[in-house]
Amino acid sequence: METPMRVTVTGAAGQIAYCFLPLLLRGEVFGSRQPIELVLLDVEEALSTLRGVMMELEDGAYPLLTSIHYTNNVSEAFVESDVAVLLGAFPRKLGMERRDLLQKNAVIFKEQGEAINKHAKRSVRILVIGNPANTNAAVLAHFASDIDKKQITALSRLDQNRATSFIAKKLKVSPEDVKNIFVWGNHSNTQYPDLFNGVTDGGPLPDWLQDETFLRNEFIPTIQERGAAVIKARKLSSAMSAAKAVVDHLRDWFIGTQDIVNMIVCADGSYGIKKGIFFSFPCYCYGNGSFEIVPHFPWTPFGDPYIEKTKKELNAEWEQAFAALLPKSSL
Ligand SMILES: NC(=O)c1ccc[n+]([C@@H]2O[C@H](COP(=O)([O-])OP(=O)(O)OC[C@H]3O[C@@H](n4cnc5c(N)ncnc54)[C@H](O)[C@@H]3O)[C@@H](O)[C@H]2O)c1
Ligand SMILES: O=C(O)CC[C@H](O)C(=O)O
Repeated sequence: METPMRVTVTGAAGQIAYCFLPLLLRGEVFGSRQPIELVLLDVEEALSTLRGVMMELEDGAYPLLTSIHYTNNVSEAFVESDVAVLLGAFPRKLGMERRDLLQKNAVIFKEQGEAINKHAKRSVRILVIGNPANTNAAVLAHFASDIDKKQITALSRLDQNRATSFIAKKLKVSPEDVKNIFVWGNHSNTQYPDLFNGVTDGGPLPDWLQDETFLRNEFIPTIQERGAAVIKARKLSSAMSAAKAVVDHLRDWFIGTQDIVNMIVCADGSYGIKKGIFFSFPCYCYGNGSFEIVPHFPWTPFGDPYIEKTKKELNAEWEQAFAALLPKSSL
């Protein structure tokens, strides 16, 4: 057996955590030989639920679980973390403006960024899931200033999985036979699901899938609005599919993959996206928590207005989130 890996999960009393933790402890992320020291963080009001989650994890008798600790203390939660899975976020409440949501969460991710900076291992790898995920990751990256930005990612794999599955269903093939469908930009309804680089059976997708009416009226809005459609149907936001996407993201980032996968990462200036903005890009994952933005997928003129819109939204989110945190002169 390997040395245990210390994994901190925030929002651990919530519904994604409830789906994700059993998958993690079954070895689906880091493999069946990787023991795990689990640290669960949630807010004070959720501590009783968290204790229940801990009891259930103990009762699962998972051989990979070497220890488990739960807390509502942010500093304590990140001590010596190897991996931080950040699910906890302030939910949007009735009557709340998006700006309020951004600013509430900015405060949470500032605090967590500072705690990670102070207490986590220097090699820590961080995955932000809590919404608004891109901007939360940007805030965290700013305040975890000693941690390399390439160690911080956010989740857009759910969007890629949704888009891939949608096309596979149209083609009546397995999702594993459809590659290179990407979702660019924000994890919001301005995201740009793009199938122009898609392949199946080693060749391009059939022309009928590239028909503009189909793209504008069916493919793009279905993927952009899928999260809202799940909420409408379930009266709760997606959790099972989100947990599966968290597993896919972390496994590919740590173990590596031949596929090109979507991750929200800090823009390095490529594709004309402003440095520092967290944007969903297609990435190569080489294993051990290393990745590279794939540089060579041209956007078609069809995609340009979509990219502009999601870029604009992310720039505005960045300004709104940081307005509450930084002096005006540094924005
Ligand atoms: N990026 C994606 O693809 C994606 C997909 C689905 C859901 N999400 C987001 O993931 C987040 C979690 O979803 P969920 O369904 O598990 O939500 P949930 O409401 O069931 O659980 C969230 C948990 O976070 C906790 N929390 C709130 N503030 C916290 C803080 N400051 N520190 C620690 N914990 C805190 C809450 O108490 C709650 O237990 C939400 O923000 C949701 O919108 C993102
Ligand atoms: O709040 C939403 O509209 C989306 C929730 C979640 O991020 C998802 O993609 O399922």
